[in-house]
Amino acid sequence: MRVFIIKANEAHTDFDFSLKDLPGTSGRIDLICRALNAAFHLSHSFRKNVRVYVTFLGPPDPPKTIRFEGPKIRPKILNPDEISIAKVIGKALKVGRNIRNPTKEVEVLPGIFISRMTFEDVVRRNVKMNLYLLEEGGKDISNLVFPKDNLAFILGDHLGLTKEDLSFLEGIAEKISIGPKAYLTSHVISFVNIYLDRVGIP
Ligand SMILES: C[S@@+](CC[C@H](N)C(=O)[O-])C[C@H]1O[C@@H](n2cnc3c(N)ncnc32)[C@H](O)[C@@H]1O
Repeated sequence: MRVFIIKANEAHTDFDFSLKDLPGTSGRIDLICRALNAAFHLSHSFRKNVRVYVTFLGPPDPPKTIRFEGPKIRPKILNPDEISIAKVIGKALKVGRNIRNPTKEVEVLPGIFISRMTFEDVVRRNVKMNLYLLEEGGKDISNLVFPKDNLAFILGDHLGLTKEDLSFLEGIAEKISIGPKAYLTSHVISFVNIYLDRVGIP
């Protein structure tokens, strides 16, 4: 299984945004939609071996985490376009309004779960995976020998990760880099997916 863990620093935690202006009204949920597209979509097919966690930390009611479980998602529900992905996120956030227990996860649609997990909760839940922190300046991905399974990659959004996040992840996740520049979250996910395909990791 390939896992992507994304921290969305400002992404709204309720469906209070406009689908007509995602970048301007949602705390950059447009970026999250593109990241999900990159994580799951192939030309005319869907990556069933991928799981994505996105932790939403914007207003009005943080935190919320949505887990997208590739093996269970019906590809028709998670279309490649941003607006239909944003609608799925909105639906999940609406269900999340009623969750009080921080450890409870509710299945909104097949393979799509919402909870009140924090970013740290998500990382702790994945400590048994081989955890990698995608960061500019990390070890070059092409110099790594990846294990054959259970890979989890942590990424930031347009704001990146904070100093506190980085110190929390020290010793938990190996810092790796895909290249010498700061790339978009969705591009980094595409690169990692294609790189793992090329080196034969399922
Ligand atoms: C747009 S970048 C964040 C830029 C942000 N202003 C910063 O300085 O961290 C989004 C995310 O993509 C990942 N990323 C960007 N460039 C990368 C690189 N060269 N190697 C690995 N990951 C990268 C990181 O996880 C980063 O948090």
